[in-house]
Amino acid sequence: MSAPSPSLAPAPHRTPPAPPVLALHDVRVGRPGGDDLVHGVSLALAPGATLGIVGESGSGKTLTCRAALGVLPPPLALTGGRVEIDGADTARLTPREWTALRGSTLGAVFQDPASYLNPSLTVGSQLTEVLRVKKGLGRRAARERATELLAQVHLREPARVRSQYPHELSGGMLQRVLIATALAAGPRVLIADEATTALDVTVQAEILDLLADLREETGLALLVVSHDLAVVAQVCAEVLVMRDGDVVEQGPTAQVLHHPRHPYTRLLVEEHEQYGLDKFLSDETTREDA
Ligand SMILES: Nc1ncnc2c1ncn2[C@@H]1O[C@H](COP(=O)(O)OP(=O)(O)OP(=O)(O)O)[C@@H](O)[C@H]1O
Repeated sequence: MSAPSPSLAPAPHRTPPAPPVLALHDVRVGRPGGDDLVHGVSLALAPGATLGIVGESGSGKTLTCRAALGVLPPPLALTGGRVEIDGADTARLTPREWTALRGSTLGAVFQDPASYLNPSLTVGSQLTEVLRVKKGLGRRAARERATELLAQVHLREPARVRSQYPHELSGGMLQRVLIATALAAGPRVLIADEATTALDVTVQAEILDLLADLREETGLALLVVSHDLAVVAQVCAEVLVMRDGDVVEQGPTAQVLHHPRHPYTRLLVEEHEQYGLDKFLSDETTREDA
């Protein structure tokens, strides 16, 4: 048999896709021995990727995030599938290794930022403490870094904000402080679970813009969870729709919005159509429609 003749055409130049930082493979969550509440979620987030999880209350969005973060509330546990960070199965890590890896890879922000801050300490002292513990910075370096982080989340007069108490800040400002705190350890994935739900519409849009900016500036991957399809559509190139613990649809956001296949997704889209969902699609999400 003769050897195949070598092709004269130059090999196509393709950049291989970046491997995912965070991947969930058929993740199931439940009470061991009981019925599952999340029935198999698979997703992957490469650096700079944006993925949204949308679904009504109780559909399993938060449990999916908690499974990714390794912080399921007992007695709930991973009953199947696996969570991988940089390709490594987190189930094989000791709790200590998992905590260290999570701290340097995953950051998270949730609804109701005020409840995550101590009302009797200034914002700066809380952020500085995180930097001292997680990054091992000295007092002065931590203070400087805290100011930088507050500026990075677009807070005006960051040095002044540092010396303020939580009750002196608005909801939007507090959420920016929480995002700065989540960024303190230098994560590569930020999980935002209903992080803008309690904010009014204008502030919500500003926080979503901030997340998009951070992604662009730092290559942070975003996992944005919301019951509101418009929130996810504004930031995420890909979307996963959940209902009753099942993933009913998953794909590029523009495709899911314009050609929903599952009746439940169609319902979500119709609920928003009167507001013109298209206006929420950023360049990033529209590009996926091509
Ligand atoms: N600690 C828990 N113990 C038992 N069941 C739970 C627990 N947390 C959540 N569940 C149940 O798991 C299901 C999924 O809840 P989950 O919080 O993930 O939903 P969600 O989509 O995030 O909703 P929401 O937007 O209201 O938070 C629900 O039926 C909920 O009642």
